[in-house]
Amino acid sequence: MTLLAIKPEQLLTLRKRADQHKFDHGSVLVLSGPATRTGAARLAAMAALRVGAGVVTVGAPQDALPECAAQLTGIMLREVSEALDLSLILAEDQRINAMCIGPGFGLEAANGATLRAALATQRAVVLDADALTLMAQDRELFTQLHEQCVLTPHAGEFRRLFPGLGEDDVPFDLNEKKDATMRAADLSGSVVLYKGALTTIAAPGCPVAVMDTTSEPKAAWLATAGAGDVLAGLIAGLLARGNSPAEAAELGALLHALAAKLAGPGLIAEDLPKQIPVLYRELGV
Ligand SMILES: NC(=O)C1=CN([C@@H]2O[C@H](COP(=O)(O)OP(=O)(O)OC[C@H]3O[C@@H](n4cnc5c(N)ncnc54)[C@H](OP(=O)(O)O)[C@@H]3O)[C@@H](O)[C@H]2O)[C@@H](O)CC1
Ligand SMILES: Nc1ncnc2c1ncn2[C@@H]1O[C@H](COP(=O)(O)OP(=O)(O)O)[C@@H](O)[C@H]1O
Repeated sequence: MTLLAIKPEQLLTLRKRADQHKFDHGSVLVLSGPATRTGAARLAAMAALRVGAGVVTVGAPQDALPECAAQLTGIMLREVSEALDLSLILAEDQRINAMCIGPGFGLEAANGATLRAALATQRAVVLDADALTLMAQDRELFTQLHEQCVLTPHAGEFRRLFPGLGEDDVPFDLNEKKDATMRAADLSGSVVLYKGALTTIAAPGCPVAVMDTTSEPKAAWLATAGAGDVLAGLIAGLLARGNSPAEAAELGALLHALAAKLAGPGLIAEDLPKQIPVLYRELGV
């Protein structure tokens, strides 16, 4: 088993040097769902910014723009109401080097088309929540996955997306979870991060890494709405900062768990991005 630990070279990639400007740290686009369902995307966007992406933009449908504008300050906002809007933004702004799609995104057919447009660019993208469910419903979309994608399913999403591989039988032990994650990575051609107290991460053809959060201090307070949206944003931010999909998934899972351990009991999702500066100070970033 590979137990994740922060490596000195990973610490170095988290630093910002005096000779760098914001675009040297990458640009993330997080897609939001409609009005009243923007919270998950905003959590992901905040996490991407806190982990150090230089620029973060939320792309939201027209009806959600006022709600997002009222809530966002350091994060920018663009209208993405349909696939064409996304294609135009990505064609016009080549600096966007990572996306996050799925948190609060919605399951409407038009969202499938937007997801297809994102995948067609071959740019790095974290696919979570509704993006995973959309792919489970439309297998043609699943075939568009590529090696720059990071899939972050919880157990329910994993079961939907990889029928027959997930936790159908109880107990489902760590070896079974590792094997399922490896097979899912091979099937999808993408990095798969299978969430849980024991999180397993695999890239196609590579050994599985395990993020074990069960040692003291435990991270069980991560079982709270929106914690996964924050993880997706952290990974998107790390992708934008130049990490490979596997590196971004491993480092994101580690920072997420360490931030939860620092916050301790009473943790809610909003607290996680705020813990990143505290964590960075402790780690000597
Ligand atoms: N702040 C916000 O705005 C937030 C918005 N959010 C947004 O809500 C949308 C729906 O996302 P979702 O994950 O809540 O629902 P869904 O896709 O139906 O899957 C849930 C079903 O799967 C199953 N299940 C099995 N194992 C499981 C496990 N370990 N963890 C969790 N579930 C597990 C279980 O079914 P069971 O196994 O009990 O039959 C369960 O009923 C999505 O857009 C998301 O981004 C949330 O992120 C919260 C914060
Ligand atoms: N008991 C637990 N111990 C440690 N981590 C947990 C526990 N339960 C959930 N998590 C973590 O919290 C996050 C929850 O993500 P997810 O289920 O997608 O929630 P949401 O969709 O509400 O954001 C994942 O990173 C998962 O690994």
